[in-house]
Parts: sequence; C-alpha cells; structure tokens
Amino acid sequence: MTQPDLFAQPAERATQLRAEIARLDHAYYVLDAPLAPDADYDALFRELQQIEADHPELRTPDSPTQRVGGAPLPEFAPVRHAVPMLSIQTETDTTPEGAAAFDQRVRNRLGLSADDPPVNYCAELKFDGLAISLRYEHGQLVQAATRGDGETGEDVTQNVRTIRSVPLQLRGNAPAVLEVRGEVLMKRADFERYNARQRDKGLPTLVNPRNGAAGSIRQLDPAIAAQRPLAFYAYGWGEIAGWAQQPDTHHAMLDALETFGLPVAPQRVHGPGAQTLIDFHARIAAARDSLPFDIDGVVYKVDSLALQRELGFRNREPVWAVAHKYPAQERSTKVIGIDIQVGRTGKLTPVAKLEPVFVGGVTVTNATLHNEDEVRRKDVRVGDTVIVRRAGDVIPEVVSVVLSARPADVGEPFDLYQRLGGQCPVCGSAIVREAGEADWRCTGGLFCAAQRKQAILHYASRRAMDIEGLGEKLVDQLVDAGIVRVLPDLYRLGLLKLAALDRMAEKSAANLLQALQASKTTTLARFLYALGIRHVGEATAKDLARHFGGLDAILDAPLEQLLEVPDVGPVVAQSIRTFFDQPHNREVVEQLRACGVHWSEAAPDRDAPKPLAGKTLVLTGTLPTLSREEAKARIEAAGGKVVGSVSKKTDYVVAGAEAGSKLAKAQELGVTVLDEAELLKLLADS
Ligand SMILES: NC(=O)c1ccc[n+]([C@@H]2O[C@H](COP(=O)([O-])OP(=O)(O)OC[C@H]3O[C@@H](n4cnc5c(N)ncnc54)[C@H](O)[C@@H]3O)[C@@H](O)[C@H]2O)c1
Ligand SMILES: [Zn+2]
Repeated sequence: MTQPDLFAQPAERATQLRAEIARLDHAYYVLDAPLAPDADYDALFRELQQIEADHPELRTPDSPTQRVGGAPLPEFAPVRHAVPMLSIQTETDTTPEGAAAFDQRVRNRLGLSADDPPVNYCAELKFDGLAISLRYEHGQLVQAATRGDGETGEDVTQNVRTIRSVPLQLRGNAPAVLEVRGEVLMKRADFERYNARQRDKGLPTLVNPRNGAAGSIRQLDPAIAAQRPLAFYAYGWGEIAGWAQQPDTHHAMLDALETFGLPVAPQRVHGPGAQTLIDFHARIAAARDSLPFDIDGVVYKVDSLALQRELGFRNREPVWAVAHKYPAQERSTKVIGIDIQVGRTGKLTPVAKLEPVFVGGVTVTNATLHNEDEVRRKDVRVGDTVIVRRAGDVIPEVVSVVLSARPADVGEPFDLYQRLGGQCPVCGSAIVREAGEADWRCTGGLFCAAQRKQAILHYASRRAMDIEGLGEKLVDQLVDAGIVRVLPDLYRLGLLKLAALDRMAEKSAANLLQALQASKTTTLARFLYALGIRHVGEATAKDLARHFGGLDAILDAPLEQLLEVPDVGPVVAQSIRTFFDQPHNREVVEQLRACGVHWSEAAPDRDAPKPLAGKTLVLTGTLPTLSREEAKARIEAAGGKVVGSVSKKTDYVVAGAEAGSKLAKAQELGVTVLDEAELLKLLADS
C-alpha cells in the first residue's frame, strides 16, 4: 500500500495514487479479491480527488475519478447498458447533520431561496453488494448484467437466475421493457453459515459477504453460483418503455417495483427537507448491527423525477443523489501477537492481538482466527498487517493479510501444538485434535478453569446427576465468587455460604443442599455421563457401565477393551482413554467418590457369554413386549449386531406384527426368521 509521500509534488503524487488505485481496482472489481479494506481505498481515492480539485490541470481522462468500476471479464459476453450504470458521490461529512449540506446544494442548484418550500427526498440503505441490472421484456427476465465499467457489463443471466428472490416473471401489468437496477448481496447469517461449513470441511472461506456475492455472480459455473445463498434488492431502474402510467417520484417507482414482485428493502422513507434524511440516518445507524445484511451507509435521493432530470449528472455521479457512509466494518491494523483461548467446552481458539483499531463502530483489540487451519490458510503471522472485520453482532475476525505490507522480520508460520507444547494454556492437560476435526481441545474437562461452569452445569443436568436448583445463574455466582472450583466443592457447600449469595433465600439454599445430598446416590451410567467425556453421551455411558460393571475397570481399561463395548469405535475409545489419562481428571473422580458419591456396581457384562457373537440380525415389525431400542440393546449386549437391511449375510430376521418387505426378503433369501419368544430364548442362553 502506498503511504502518503509528504515530499512528492502534486503531479508525482497523483501519478502514484492513480497507479495504486488502478492496482486495487483490478483486484477488487475484476478479480473479486480485494487487497485493502475499503476505508484505506477510500482515503487514497479522496486524496486523488482533492489533488485534482486543487490542480484541475492534473486531471486526466483516464483517472479513476473519471470512471466507474472495472473492465468486464472477457469470459462473459459483454452487455452494453442502454442507460449507463453510475456511481454515487460519497460525502465527507457523513454525520446525520451532513444531510443539510446536500439539501442546501440541491436548493442552490435548483435556484430555490429560503422562502421556497422544502424539497422532497427519499432515503434508502446503501447496500454493500454487487450492482446488477435485470432486463425484463413483457414481464420476462431476459438478461442480467453486472455494472462493469458503467457502459459495458457482463452477461451473468445464468447465475442471477439461481437467486430465489429474483422473479423470472413479473407480476401484474409490467411495461414492455423494464430494466431494474439493484444490488445482489449475501445475508450475514448465510455468509456465516457458509463459512462455518467451509471451515469444518477445511476448505477456503469467503472474505466477506460483498465478496461472496460478487464472486458467486461472476462464477463461470452456474452450479457453483447456485450453492451460494444470495439475495437481491431493487433501488433503481435503467431503460423503460411502454409504461403508460409511470410514477413521477422515486418512492412511487420503488413501490411500483414492489408490486411487480421485485424485492425492495422495507427500510426506506420519503418526506420533506433535510430532517427526513437526518432522522433516517440516525435510525439506520442504530439498527445497522441488527440488519440481516451489510450496508455501508445510506443513500439520499431527490424524490421528484422531474427535479432529478433538472439536476442531472456530473462526472460519473448523479447530482440528485448522495451517499453517507457509516464507520467502516473492515479496517487494516497490525498483529502484535497470537493468543490461544480456551472456550467453555475446551475448544482452543487462536485469537489475534491487534493494535487497537476503530472498526464497525467500536475499538477492537482482539479478532478471532477461528482455528489452526484457518490461520495457516490465511498465513497470519505476528507483525503482519491484516484486514479486520466487525459486522453485526458477530465477533471481530481477521479477514486476510495485506501481504504487500509484510515486514522482513515477520513471525514464523503458526503451529498451535508447538506453541503450547501440547498443553492446555489454562490447566496444563493434554490437547488433542481428532481426525476430521478442525479444532484442538483441552482434555482436562473436569479440572480446567476455562471449562468449570460448563462442567458443573453438565454434571448437575437432569440426565446426569440431576441436581435440582443448580442452574446457570447460580453456577455463575458460585464460580465467580471462587466458592466452587472443581466438582467436589459442590459437596462441601454449607448453608451459611449459600444463603450469603445474592438472591438466595435460606429455603432454596436448604433445598439445594438436599438435592446435592440426594445426588450422591446414583448409577454408574449417570456418573459416567456426568463427567462430560467427549463423545460419551447417555447411551455410551450406559453401554460402558453395563460392559464393565464398575468404575475402576474403566479408569484403567486399555483401548482394546474399550473397543469391545458395543458402539464404541476408535475415536470414542481414544477420547475415554485420554480423559482418564489426565491426572487432574482422575483426582476429581477420586474426590467425588471420597465425598460420598456412590452407586451399586454389578458383575461386568463383558465376562458374560456372548451367544450372539458374530451374528448379524435385522429387526422388523412391532414386537409384543420389547421396544426396538430394547431389543437392539439386548442383542448388542449378547455380542450381536443389528443392521437395517436383509442380505445373504444376515443370520436372523426378528419379525413382529406388521412386518413388511424385510420379512418377505428374508423368506426369499432363506434367512432364519425368529419371533420375540425365540429371540429371548437365544438371549437367555447367556
Ligand atoms: N478495497 C478496495 O481495494 C476497493 C477497490 C475499489 C473499490 N472499492 C470500494 O467500492 C466502492 C467504490 O465505488 P462504487 O462506484 O463501486 O460504489 P459507490 O460506493 O460509489 O456507490 C455506487 C454503488 O452503490 C450501490 N448502491 C447500494 N445501494 C444503493 C442505493 N440504495 N441506491 C443506489 N445505489 C446503491 C450501487 O451498486 C452503485 O453501483 C467504494 O466503497 C470503495 O471503497 C474498494
Ligand atoms: Zn484446560
């Protein structure tokens, strides 16, 4: 990025700026891969405009200030716009009161004095997407084109057809020719969802919604475009022919477009004078974060089409419209460090520490880097200049690195495991990243301070230890006050301490103590589930309890033994093993037992005979006494496997009432068919 060169002469500086702007324009408009945040680009652009205003002799016809957008890509068929697609002037005073200056300018140009009535205006959102022109002939969508350089755009009809909200056929009595102009964009939630999915799959993410929209529309493969969720909002028009009663104000035109079935954003107003605009500016600024899509500001337009014609155009901009921007949602800043945070579920998230930057209306000093692969893909290093995005209520994130600004002494490529020496930065337990997972995790779930609240809430939940009255608010209080650090502390709570907490009546404190006392008598399955071991849900906890009978056998079970448990595969077995290999986790388990948590242990099931070992069974129809789940559990406990469809490899089909095609198939293949009684008899042999 070119820094202002204070010693350059205006002519030299203008040349520098034009070259830099041309480079950024190409990346942004042609390649859909911006190299700098808009705020930086806008600063360069304004500087050039200022030089050209101060030194008109330096203005060249090929200056970026004299034209719109970028050259169309040769891969697309060119579309010559019957009415050019222009830009909009962005004012420097973009405070709400800035609207008064626009009003004054309009009044001056129209030769109105202070005694004349106010001019009517219309105000809309300034969508941050890609401008598109939709051509309808006799109500049918016949062509969709990008803005391109304003004169010639790209034919993107196939891709635009995949956008659900763009009508292929207009409703009502549409004019013979209607060119609708508007913006294609990606809603924030769709963008987040798309990126989350990509991250999970280890695939590249979209830089921002604007880019996602532009990149999708300018896809050569409509099938790819169709997978990207896009939206469209109309805000204007180009060529019109054969419209008998065409409205004569901008707002009535938008209303008419809406009646044709075109999407028009509801956030729009019209009314007299600057105050209409000032109010809209303030209202939208407050609502910006909660809008479903990104906007970069608001647009003010003179409402009367006759007055618009009178005011006309200047350079590449209409005189009757102006844009006021809000604080940028993307800014560049420097990475001064990369921290790793431990989330409440043990997930490790790399976070960039930043030189403070004002973005999206707040000062940001931290931005998420999501996960290790993401840091590597973006190649973010300490010392880099990065683009940071903060839009809506989403946490700020690092979008990309400005590689051209990378210093020679930049840090090493990021390696999470090495950075942490394999240990959770909060509790020192081992960290793991399972196959197919994007995140590293701390395995010290019972002990890790970062996971305390989550661990307690899970432990107390209804299907775990079922401790009534121990909800989120109370857990927050107990942990924040330092009263409960690890689970066994729960059993050391006394009435005095509890009743001293905010809003805790003595009665409810006593109830809680009673619930805690009652929870000490439990089952092994509940206790195992309550520990919150990753991948050990209720069903697996029950299987483990049944298979091993007692806790000690599980604590030390080698992987091979864990793998013998029905439905426990390598990932689950490893997760159990790693969990109990953490000394801190074991300590907590021992302390819980010492506090009196107990259950009755049974003979280990794994030593029992397995009459169905190696057999494959299929269940069909309704059995007289066993539910489908019970039958499955019993068969699995006896070493059998239950599958969904009958084949030659099936050993038995267990058929109940209303058995259908599976029974027929079994008979056809000559597979032995059992009823419930016969199944129970087989099981009883164990
Ligand atoms: N980051 C970069 O490197 C880089 C490079 C080039 C351009 N840019 C950015 O692109 C923009 C450049 O200008 P531009 O001419 O493309 O757009 P602009 O900001 O000058 O405004 C014109 C565009 O606004 C859009 N618009 C949205 N809502 C509208 C509404 N209600 N009514 C009318 N128009 C509406 C239309 O698409 C129209 O084409 C700037 O924001 C600039 O920061 C960034
Ligand atoms: Zn930890």
